[in-house]
Amino acid sequence: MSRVISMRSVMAAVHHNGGPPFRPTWPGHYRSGVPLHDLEAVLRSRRDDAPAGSYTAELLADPERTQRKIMEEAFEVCLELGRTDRSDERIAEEAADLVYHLMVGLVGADVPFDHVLRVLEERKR
Ligand SMILES: N=c1c2ncn([C@@H]3O[C@H](COP(=O)(O)OP(=O)(O)OP(=O)(O)O)[C@@H](O)[C@H]3O)c2ncn1[C@@H]1O[C@H](COP(=O)(O)O)[C@@H](O)[C@H]1O
Repeated sequence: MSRVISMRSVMAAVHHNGGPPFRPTWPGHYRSGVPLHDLEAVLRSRRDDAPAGSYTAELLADPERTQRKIMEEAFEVCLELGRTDRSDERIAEEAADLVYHLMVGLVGADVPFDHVLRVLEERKR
């Protein structure tokens, strides 16, 4: 079986309705076509190269600032979730900020995103 996952199979998994859930079955299965892995690769390169003007590199140079940003963004997501006039758009924007800052925190601690996915996988029931 090919170890390369096609875009079609990713889309089929994303849009799947009913039937068995999408279950990756081999290490690295998550890699292909998954935007968070692409983001992780960019963040790791910002960590390694520390180019001038990179917000990520600034955060990675200051772990406490990264931790504060994760908490701040989590708080902002909760504020949006708790509004009576909830907006999908605002929730998605705040959630994206949270995910980005969490990914920066993971890269700073050198915890691969695959490790997080493995923990979630093990919790499936
Ligand atoms: N996904 C993101 C992303 N999401 C949010 N942000 C930044 O996160 C910040 C959000 O925090 P705030 O709204 O609180 O803004 P702020 O007041 O400027 O932040 P602080 O001064 O409080 O830290 C903004 O500066 C956004 O630009 C991001 N910055 C970068 N990325 C990704 O990271 C990659 C590398 O970015 P650089 O490191 O900047 O090259 C980019 O290509 C993107 O893919």
